[in-house]
Amino acid sequence: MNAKPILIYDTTLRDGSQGEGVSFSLQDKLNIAERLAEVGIDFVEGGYPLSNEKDVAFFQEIKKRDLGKTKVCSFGMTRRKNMKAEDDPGMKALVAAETPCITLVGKTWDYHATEVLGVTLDENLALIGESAEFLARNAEVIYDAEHFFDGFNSNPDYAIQTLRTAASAGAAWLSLCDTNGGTLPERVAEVTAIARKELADFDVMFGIHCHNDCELAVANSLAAVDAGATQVQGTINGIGERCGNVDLVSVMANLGLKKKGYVVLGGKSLQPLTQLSRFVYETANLQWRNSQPFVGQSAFAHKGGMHVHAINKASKTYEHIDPVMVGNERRILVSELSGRSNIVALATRHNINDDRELMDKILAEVVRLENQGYQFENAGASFDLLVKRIAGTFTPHFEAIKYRVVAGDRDSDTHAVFAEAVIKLKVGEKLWFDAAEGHGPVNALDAALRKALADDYPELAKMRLIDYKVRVVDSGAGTAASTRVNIESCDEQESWGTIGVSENIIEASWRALVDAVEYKLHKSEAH
Ligand SMILES: CC(=O)SCCNC(=O)CCNC(=O)[C@H](O)C(C)(C)COP(=O)(O)OP(=O)(O)OC[C@H]1O[C@@H](n2cnc3c(N)ncnc32)[C@H](O)[C@@H]1OP(=O)(O)O
Ligand SMILES: CC(=O)C(=O)O
Repeated sequence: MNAKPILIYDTTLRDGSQGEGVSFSLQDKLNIAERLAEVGIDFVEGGYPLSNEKDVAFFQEIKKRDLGKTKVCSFGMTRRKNMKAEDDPGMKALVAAETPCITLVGKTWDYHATEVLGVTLDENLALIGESAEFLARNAEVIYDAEHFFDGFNSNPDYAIQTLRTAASAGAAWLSLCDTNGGTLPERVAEVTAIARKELADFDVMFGIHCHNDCELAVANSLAAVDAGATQVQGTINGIGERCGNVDLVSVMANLGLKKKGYVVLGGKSLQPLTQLSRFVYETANLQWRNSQPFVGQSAFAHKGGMHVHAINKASKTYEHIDPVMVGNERRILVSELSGRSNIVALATRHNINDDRELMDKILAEVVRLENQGYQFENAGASFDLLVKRIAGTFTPHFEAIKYRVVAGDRDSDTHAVFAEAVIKLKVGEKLWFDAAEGHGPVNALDAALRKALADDYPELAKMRLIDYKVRVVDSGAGTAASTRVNIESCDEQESWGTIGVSENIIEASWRALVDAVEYKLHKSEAH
């Protein structure tokens, strides 16, 4: 039997931008739309042209770009009461957007129509019918039945009547919305099946649009698909109003890789999903959700020693799919919960033999340091240096003799606050003594260290510090709280993480900084 195509309708640029903290620029929207089209998303809802100038400009710009088979949709509500469709500014804005598809949202719930819109139930049907009929002259109309499931619970005959009205007026799609995200999967399946049956005499297709207020949006969308919906509306990473929309990444991965009998993106590879997810987070200036299924950084990260032991022999013992299928990767983490297997998996990447005694020593050192507040999960470079030190293959490029930092000096003329660092170190037989200023103590230390090493190691000019994080940790030792500093550095090829822990924040920073520089120098030597 041929797999049934399920079309993916992305509303990241409209419903996604209704999420708290999300605001896309025009360029962001254009970039995301193009990226969605590259991946093969079937519909991209670009915005609400009645709402703001940016959305109007989006539709003008996107017309000039080739999005292949992806259809762009503009979104708007039914005409205002007491106004003809052709005179309504919202209707006019939708037509002016000149998109191949127009998504029209209308009220399904009798209570909402009378209490909020202040119209009779018949007037609401007229809003829906006249708006859909007017828009269908210009484009393929997707009718979003707002609050469909709540409306059906309140007055099933009326809810079905709203759908019939939209379909009679020429809507090509009826998308059933769980607007408040409060419906359970079995009810979504039941009501979707009833709606399809009731509309069987219309040549119309069904979609589903779920919100995630009960953390059920993926389950609800899949339930609707099983009940006959052939379009799923949602957003990348599930961003959107309140708790968000359904995460289309999970929907696509589940339909494409898990559920039998369905195909998404016309059968194209799902490998771009991880990069797509990260691209949208970055563009929205949001933190990645590490534990996000399929595409999160931790989705295939293994920490427990017993897990890593098994994974090394048979990956499916702790992975439900091969991470490559969605463009993600397996990560092995080291921590106090590690066994030898974690250490072997990571240490042997660097031509270190799987020597039992050595691995046990490394593991014991990791456990000891984690007890002091170290955490190597985000400090792979410090872990690699630790392995080399224990294996006896570490040759330091410099020896730090002492450093001193004066933080918080204020320039009497400009009133700018700055820090000054003085360091003394040995490179080979040469003794260096250097000072530098910075915006803060770590910046000053970094500048002084580079100044002292610049002649001997010009490759450091290509290295940058890109992130600096501080956390107070309660070590297990029962002593005073320690400070953990994580530094992320990069050069033209890659980024790497280092760590330092001390009761003193400057010392913790210095240790992380020294590891960052040593890692870069070892790396340069190896190439
Ligand atoms: C479920 C959803 O996500 S639907 C999409 C929700 N998204 C948004 O609201 C974001 C974009 N919205 C906007 O930019 C603005 O709200 C606008 C431009 C649409 C409207 O702005 P305003 O005219 O200032 O109205 P406001 O937002 O305060 O209220 C909504 C108005 O639309 C009316 N309305 C709401 N839904 C509908 C509908 N389906 N059909 C007709 N009228 C509707 C309301 O009755 C209210 O009109 P009233 O002030 O005459 O009572
Ligand atoms: C249309 C829409 O965004 C909703 O009902 O949630």
